[in-house]
Amino acid sequence: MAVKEDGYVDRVIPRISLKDCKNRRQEIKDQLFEAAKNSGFFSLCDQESPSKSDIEEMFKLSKQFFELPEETKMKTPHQKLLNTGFESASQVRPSTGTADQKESNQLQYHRFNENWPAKEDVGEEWRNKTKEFFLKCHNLGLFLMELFAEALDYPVDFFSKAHNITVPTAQSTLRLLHYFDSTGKVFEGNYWRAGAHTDFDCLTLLFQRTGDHGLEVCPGREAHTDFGYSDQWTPVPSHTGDIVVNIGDMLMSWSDDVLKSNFHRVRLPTADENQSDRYTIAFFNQANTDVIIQGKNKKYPAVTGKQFIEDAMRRNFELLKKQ
Ligand SMILES: O=C(O)CCC(=O)C(=O)O
Ligand SMILES: [Fe+2]
Repeated sequence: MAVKEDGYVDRVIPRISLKDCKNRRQEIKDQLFEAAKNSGFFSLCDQESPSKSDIEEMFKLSKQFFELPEETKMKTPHQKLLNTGFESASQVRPSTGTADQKESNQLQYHRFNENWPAKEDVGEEWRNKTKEFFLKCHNLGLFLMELFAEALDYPVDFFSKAHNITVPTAQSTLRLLHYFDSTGKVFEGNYWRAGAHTDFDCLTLLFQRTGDHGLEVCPGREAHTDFGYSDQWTPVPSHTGDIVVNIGDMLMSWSDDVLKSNFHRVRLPTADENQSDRYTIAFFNQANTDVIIQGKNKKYPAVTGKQFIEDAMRRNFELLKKQ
């Protein structure tokens, strides 16, 4: 694979249309399975829901939240083990050892009355519309997981039934992300908007805005237990309305490493690029804490959804300690 002068590798990030998805189930399934086995990163377009206007609206709501005073945002602070709440310039990836240049808020459906921004701070409409957007992402995630289950010869609901967002054991998360404006700033050291990492979940849906570049992927990971960074990175295009999908470690393990969870990162823009704010929205489909995760070939020991996430966090933490 040829590395270009700028250090990047040209790879096609498959773009799969979901148009008329009920009548094109087999065709879409084949395309998704190929993309998930080979690169684990692809984008979706023409989906009915969430529609482009739903996505544009969610970006407006997200911006509205991040424009609130710091102390208001901090009313629901991040709780690491629960994967919920607001944090700012605090997530450190083992690949960098420095804090990501971003703020984010992670929301879970069943914590609507517990750890979401309050009505008096964001308004009732913000809360209800964000909740609706959550549901739309969840439903699309279930549809994709059904197709993956069929492609892998599991019962159709094998993965999807493990994602129940309404009960206290739920782990799926909507993450609003805001990468800071870096115009004129000089960073000394290894700083990133988001350092290289894989996602812990089953399936991530990522919404980007046209022109907000910086996301890069590094395919080629063989086992979900490997760190293995390489320098063969490929930029992922950004289009408002499209959905970038990547397989996470949980589904890689659960498919006995057939579907690939790959490293990705978001770099800081250079001085001759657009250095203004970058907004993205990620939806992490993550199996409930009490679900047993093990593929049919039993490549890895059976673990619960809770244990899986804790093990992944511990591996990250141990790697950080070694630095
Ligand atoms: O914002 C992005 O483009 C990527 C975000 C991401 O990878 C994550 O939050 O896990
Ligand atoms: Fe990620």
